[in-house]
Amino acid sequence: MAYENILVETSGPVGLIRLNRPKALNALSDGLVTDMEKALNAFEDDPAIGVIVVTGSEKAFAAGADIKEMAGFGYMDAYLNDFITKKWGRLATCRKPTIAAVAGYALGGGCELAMMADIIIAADTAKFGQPEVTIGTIPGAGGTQRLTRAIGKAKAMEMCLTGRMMDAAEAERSGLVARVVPAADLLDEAMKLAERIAGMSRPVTMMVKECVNRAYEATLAEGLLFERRVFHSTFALEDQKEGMSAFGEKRQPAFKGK
Ligand SMILES: CC(C)(O)CC(=O)SCCNC(=O)CCNC(=O)[C@H](O)C(C)(C)COP(=O)(O)OP(=O)(O)OC[C@H]1O[C@@H](n2cnc3c(N)ncnc32)[C@H](O)[C@@H]1OP(=O)(O)O
Repeated sequence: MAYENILVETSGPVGLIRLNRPKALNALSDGLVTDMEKALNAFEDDPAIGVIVVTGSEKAFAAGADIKEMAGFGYMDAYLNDFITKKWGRLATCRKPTIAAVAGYALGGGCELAMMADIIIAADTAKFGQPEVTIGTIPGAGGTQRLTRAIGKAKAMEMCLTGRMMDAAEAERSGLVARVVPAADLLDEAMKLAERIAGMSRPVTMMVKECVNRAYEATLAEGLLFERRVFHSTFALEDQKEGMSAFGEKRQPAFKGK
């Protein structure tokens, strides 16, 4: 399927979405977000795909929501259309593991989109920020919540109140990104990581993701119980038998995804 605002490809078990509005620094217009939602739905439905990578360009992962598009919105446009949450959240609801490969600007909705992925890998050129306050609004796609959980209140508060950008090194120190790599290697590294995850048992990677995400939502006791129940359920998998047999036989496991 051809899209106007994104490029979509696959490489073995990895689905890749490249945001592609270069003249607007990948500003997240309604068209782009709609395209992304459709591509994510297609990858989620495709049994050949195990991991999804989202990336932008060298200059920008995404410079936020399309300011020109939303500048004239009234309260009712935003409220009645449930502006932001309706389509934007699709990356966060993917059941398959997701990776955001970020180079350049990841601002406002761009930063929020990256934080919806399970893992962020950053190029050394990456710049993260929530500059909404500088244009008279606030983050509306999870910035005040996910950034605070990722880097703590002090830094999140400072960034959201001032619009200050954080460079890649600070983002790594603060726990926002898993790893920083040279810009020229970003996509290769993200794809390698994706392939490594896609080589594991598919249901097990999905279970890991569910359990880690539960840590955000539940008390420790509830989270531990959830983890234990999911752990128990892995003993119903052929992949658990295969993984543990392979360990004993000193060979690589051949997971079947069941
Ligand atoms: C989702 C919510 C609810 O959380 C809300 C948001 O996301 S609000 C948006 C938050 N983002 C921003 O405020 C960043 C806006 N952009 C910038 O500050 C700058 O563009 C920059 C610092 C990222 C880069 O600056 P520079 O290199 O000087 O490039 P520009 O000439 O400014 O930009 C090139 C071109 O792209 C257009 N552009 C950039 N960002 C956006 C955007 N968010 N929406 C719409 N268009 C954007 C910019 O207008 C330029 O276009 P032209 O004027 O050349 O047609």
